[in-house]
Amino acid sequence: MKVGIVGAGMVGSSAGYALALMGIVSDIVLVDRNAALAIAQAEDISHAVPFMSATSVLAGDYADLAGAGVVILAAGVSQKPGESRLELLERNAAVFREVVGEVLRVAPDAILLIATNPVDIMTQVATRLCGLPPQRVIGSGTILDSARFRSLIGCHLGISPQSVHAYVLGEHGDSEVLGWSNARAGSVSLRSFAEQIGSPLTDHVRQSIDDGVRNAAYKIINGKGATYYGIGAGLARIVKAIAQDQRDVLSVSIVTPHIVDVTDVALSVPRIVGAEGVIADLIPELDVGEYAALGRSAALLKERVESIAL
Ligand SMILES: NC(=O)C1=CN([C@@H]2O[C@H](COP(=O)(O)OP(=O)(O)OC[C@H]3O[C@@H](n4cnc5c(N)ncnc54)[C@H](O)[C@@H]3O)[C@@H](O)[C@H]2O)C=CC1
Ligand SMILES: CC(=O)C(=O)O
Repeated sequence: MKVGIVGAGMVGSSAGYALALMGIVSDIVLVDRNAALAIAQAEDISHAVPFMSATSVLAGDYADLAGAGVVILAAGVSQKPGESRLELLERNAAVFREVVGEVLRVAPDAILLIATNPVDIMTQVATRLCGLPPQRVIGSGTILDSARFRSLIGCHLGISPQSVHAYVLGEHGDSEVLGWSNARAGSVSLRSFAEQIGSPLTDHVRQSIDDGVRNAAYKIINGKGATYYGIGAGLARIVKAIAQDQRDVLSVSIVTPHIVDVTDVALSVPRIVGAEGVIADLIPELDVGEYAALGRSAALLKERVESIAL
């Protein structure tokens, strides 16, 4: 499969790097309005390829995306220290007005994979602009937040994050909802496992994990200006599910007809992802507080998306 990446900055190049190391696609094409940057990133990534795979990594223009199975959209501005994801909306919607049509013109059959923030609203903007079915316009959503959640829980319990089954729901942003009530360690409920090993999930532990997940991006951006390795791997993971028709359960964002009391809003819940994009949703059972918080997150996103004229 050929994968296009529009936006060859930190996020786009990290996704390209992760994909090249994984060796799961045949071709990667990097496109950026800064052509010299795309050329330099492609050349640098291609020098990692001989160690790990045989993926072709090139820079190109939109015409070179023809035949792509997936096109990742990572173009646009990113947060400065202290800035929220939602504050990027107007500027990145303008970028998408330019980019989405160009991609569709040459790669009408591609699945669009959105990374640009605020990713849920950008997913809904892209869906409106391209007219593809929502199942084929997928935002990375909370895949990164769920990875952060699993990682911190795994650390607390002393187990691999891959053995932690836990999802962050709703917005990829400040209103996100950590799904504590249905999280599991292996096949055991998190609460039960934590008590069995003598490391209970006290309010203090939960608060510290919540802060570590919800505020990870702010902390990393304060320290090094941007986040990119985590999302790069997350995007590659979604591409793998599509390229290999894996039918993995991943928390990703698509326009969802109905969630709590809100209609037609893009946000994340666990969904089955395969060759056709999103195949089905797996709405988890939530406790009363989580359900109400998911409703608030959905309402906030809906209000913001309605403020954007296309
Ligand atoms: N979904 C997620 O979990 C995450 C999303 N992000 C978001 O990803 C986006 C990219 O972040 P970075 O790569 O760090 O930024 P960056 O500034 O390093 O790269 C953005 C690239 O987009 C290009 N670009 C801008 N307008 C363009 C256009 N009209 N056509 C083609 N290329 C264009 C720029 O030339 C630049 O190379 C941001 O919106 C950021 O907030 C960042 C981290 C995680
Ligand atoms: C920047 C961003 O969205 C993140 O790292 O979560």
